[in-house]
Amino acid sequence: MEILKVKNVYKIYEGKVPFRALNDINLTVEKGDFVGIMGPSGSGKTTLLNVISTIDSPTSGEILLNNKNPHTLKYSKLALFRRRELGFVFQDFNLMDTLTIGENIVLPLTLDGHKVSYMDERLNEVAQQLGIKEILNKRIFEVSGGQAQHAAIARAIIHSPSILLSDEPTGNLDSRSSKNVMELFENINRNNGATIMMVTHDPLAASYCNRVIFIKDGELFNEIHRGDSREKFYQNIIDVLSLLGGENNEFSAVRIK
Ligand SMILES: Nc1ncnc2c1ncn2[C@@H]1O[C@H](COP(=O)(O)OP(=O)(O)OP(=O)(O)O)[C@@H](O)[C@H]1O
Repeated sequence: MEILKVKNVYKIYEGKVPFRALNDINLTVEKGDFVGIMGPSGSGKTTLLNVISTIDSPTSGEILLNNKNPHTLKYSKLALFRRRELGFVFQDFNLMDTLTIGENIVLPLTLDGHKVSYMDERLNEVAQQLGIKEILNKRIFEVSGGQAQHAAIARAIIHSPSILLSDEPTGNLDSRSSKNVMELFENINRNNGATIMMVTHDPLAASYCNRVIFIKDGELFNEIHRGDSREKFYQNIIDVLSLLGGENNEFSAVRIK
């Protein structure tokens, strides 16, 4: 089943010199897919994620989520659509420091006016699965970055969204926490059937995806699929990144000498 369809999408940022950030992007994401988006800095990854998540709108073309185009919805309906159909995980966690971790996690359900008993039940299930039961009463400043990101992922999946969108989820984490977070994504993809789209610079993080789409200068460049071996996939990702090039400091470890 198709969850997401991006059809002939263009994004032009107007300005003194208009800039074409997305140039005829076409892609489809099936239910249960786990897709990585990679590309050099400025290639349009965040722009793509933003037009899919309805934070921004495309200049032309169509985005369909479950066969509906959210960009045609009025503001109030759009807010509801976002809240019910989408889950977000950001680099800087975006958790509220005035709430406990548990209160943060149930926020999407609170906003939808669910019964307290149902919210408690879901919180318990999700916290159990993510191994964060012992931090539910803590606040953000009392937990590690890795734990905060686990809480952010719990919040993003508690309402079982159609698609989980994530921009650099491991960007602020050390390598061990990054690995834990990617194993968690892999786990919710495989065991809960969650559909995930993730932008990342990190080839190791990307190697947990089922496929990786590369973009360059706002255009699709290549797409590769994970086979049986994550290690092999990691190597393939690095090979494509070296073909892509990028800025001098970017992908420095993986450039062809
Ligand atoms: N609001 C804006 N107005 C004008 N240009 C913009 C705007 N937002 C992004 N751009 C430009 O569009 C291009 C794509 O930006 P985008 O943030 O999507 O790239 P990215 O691949 O996510 O980069 P990074 O990896 O550095 O985050 C860049 O050249 C950027 O300067």
